[in-house]
Amino acid sequence: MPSDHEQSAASGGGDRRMNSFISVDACFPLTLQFMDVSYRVKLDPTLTSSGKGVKRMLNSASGSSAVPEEKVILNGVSGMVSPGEMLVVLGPSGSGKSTLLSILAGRLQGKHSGAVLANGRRLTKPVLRRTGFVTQDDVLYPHLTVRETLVFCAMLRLPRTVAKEEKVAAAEAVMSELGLCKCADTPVGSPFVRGISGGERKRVSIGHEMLLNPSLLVLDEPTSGLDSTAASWLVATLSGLARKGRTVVTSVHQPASRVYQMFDSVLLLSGGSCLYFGKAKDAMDYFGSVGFAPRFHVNPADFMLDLANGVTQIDYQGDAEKSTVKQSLISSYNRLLAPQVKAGLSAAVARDAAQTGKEASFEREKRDHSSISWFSQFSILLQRSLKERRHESFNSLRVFQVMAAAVLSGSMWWHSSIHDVQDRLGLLFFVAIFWGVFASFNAVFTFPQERAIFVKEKSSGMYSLSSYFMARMAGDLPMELILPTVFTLILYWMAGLRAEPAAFLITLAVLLGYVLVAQGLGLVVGAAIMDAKQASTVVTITMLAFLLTGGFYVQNIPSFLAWLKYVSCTFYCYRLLVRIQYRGEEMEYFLGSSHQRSRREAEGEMAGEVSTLVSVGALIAMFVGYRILAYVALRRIKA
Ligand SMILES: Nc1ncnc2c1ncn2[C@@H]1O[C@H](COP(=O)(O)OP(=O)(O)OP(=O)(O)O)[C@@H](O)[C@H]1O
Repeated sequence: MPSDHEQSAASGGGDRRMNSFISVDACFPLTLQFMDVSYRVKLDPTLTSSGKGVKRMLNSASGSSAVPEEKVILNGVSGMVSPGEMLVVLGPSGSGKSTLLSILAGRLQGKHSGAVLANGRRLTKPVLRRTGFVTQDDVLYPHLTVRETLVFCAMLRLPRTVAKEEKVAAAEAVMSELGLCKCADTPVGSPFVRGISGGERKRVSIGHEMLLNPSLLVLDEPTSGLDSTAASWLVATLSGLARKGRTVVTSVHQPASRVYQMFDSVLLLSGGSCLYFGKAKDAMDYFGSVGFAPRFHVNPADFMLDLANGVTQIDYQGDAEKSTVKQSLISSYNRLLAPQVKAGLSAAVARDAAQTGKEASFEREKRDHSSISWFSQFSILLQRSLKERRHESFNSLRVFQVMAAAVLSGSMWWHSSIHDVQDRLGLLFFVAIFWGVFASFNAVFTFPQERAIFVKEKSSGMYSLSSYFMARMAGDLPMELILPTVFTLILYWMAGLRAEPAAFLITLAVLLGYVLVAQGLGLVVGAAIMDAKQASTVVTITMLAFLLTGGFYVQNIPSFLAWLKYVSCTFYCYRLLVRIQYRGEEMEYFLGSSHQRSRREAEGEMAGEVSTLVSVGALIAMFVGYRILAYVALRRIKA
């Protein structure tokens, strides 16, 4: 056990702070009952590799309707876990552990059959709010420190009735409780970002849920990737949480003997069917009683996993033999244990349903638990977003990229003459290309990168979509506005563009508006596709189409493609930039400039197609429209 945890336990400091938090927000006892839980998924026949699937694929190609195959992932699983107890779900890979845990945590409501009850009643919103679910993958912001992660979480998750100082104290208490003080100011990290260790990261994920002061804590493989010492310390921590009155359900891939001893009850799964549910200490006796006693002393968990795989001996066993073992264990369970389990469950459900006190405590909680205001959510999310992206927004490579482009183009067009119309138009179009691609390409990653965190936080009701969306928009503004401003400051004067402060400021305003529109395009494509790679391809092709129809390369676009320019933000931006440079007497240079164009064509190009007002209006409409579309696209994302 890490020393800071020992120290905090010895001094009682962590507990004291934790107690003050708990006194603010007490943990209600919750008995979790689940009866005959089954879960099936329909398989897409075109994706199955079996001969039947291929045949169906061919059928569907030839127009005949394909009946989707069904896969049984859980088959009539029942059990119960009470406050103060820790239930472990064991089973080989693919046996349905994660699916069962998601169902128990209320994440697959309406998609399974059977009943999942809390204190004899169906899972209600207040109960779900008091359910912490730690998923297999740690879904955390890699660049935030441990302290920042937990403090922001406390700010967002704890009700508005809790003062800010108490929220910070709650985060500190959770860190102390979970032995995270020594790495409090280290970034959380990820496989690509250096940070805290895997075990510490797992504890941060648990801390994230602990801040809710959950009555029910569900954890999917919290020890995966940890060494045996770290794993046993983590399970000891969970056991400590259970002893304080919480109900803990966890899956563990392969617990060591000493870890197994810490569990109160076990549920063993094999291919979605239950092989054992009962006290952990009675499991070996049960398997012995149905003819599967180990021949020598073994870790009970290893022995049970072998049985769940149909393996009973060291020598090779064929698939048929394994299947016979599994079938025998399933029928023994259905014959001997299932009736007892169900009888116990029915009695407990009837008893709990008759008591109104427990339910009332959650209902009272519903009234007490008012989420923080929209504006508080927005401002906390904004602060978090700025902190998470501080490394990215002004990273040296990005700043260098922009400065280098400004200096290089400034040198290329050094003090360009207003008379060299083609040169100057080239420069203005280059500016539009550079910022169109740069802004849309950067924005395309925004939502796909955050998908996992967003889905997790949204499904746990931490904040509203609109506050997240607005905070994300506002968080990007500094980078979106400062870099183009610096770029324009360098390039405008180096290239000798119209030397009037008003012209400079209007050019800057047009460029900033255009950057925000291009950013909106990236956001909407990213939010609609939610896959960074595919979305970046789509946005590149879209920008390419916009650039080609932007009005610089081709003046006379074939009529069937002409409409494209009216949806191209580059078209309007370029038009406005040209208009700023060529007006008044300079207009004559523009109109008389081209050898290829007649004066009439040039006039049409300058003024006839769209007026300044229309261009500005179109950019504003796109600015708003793209953001509305991105918001709508995010709304449809489900957990
Ligand atoms: N939507 C789905 N479509 C098809 N199969 C699915 C779907 N969801 C889960 N499965 C399958 O259901 C089975 C159980 O999955 P689950 O993730 O619950 O297993 P697990 O015991 O947690 O495995 P592991 O220990 O490897 O995480 C697996 O074979 C998985 O491939």
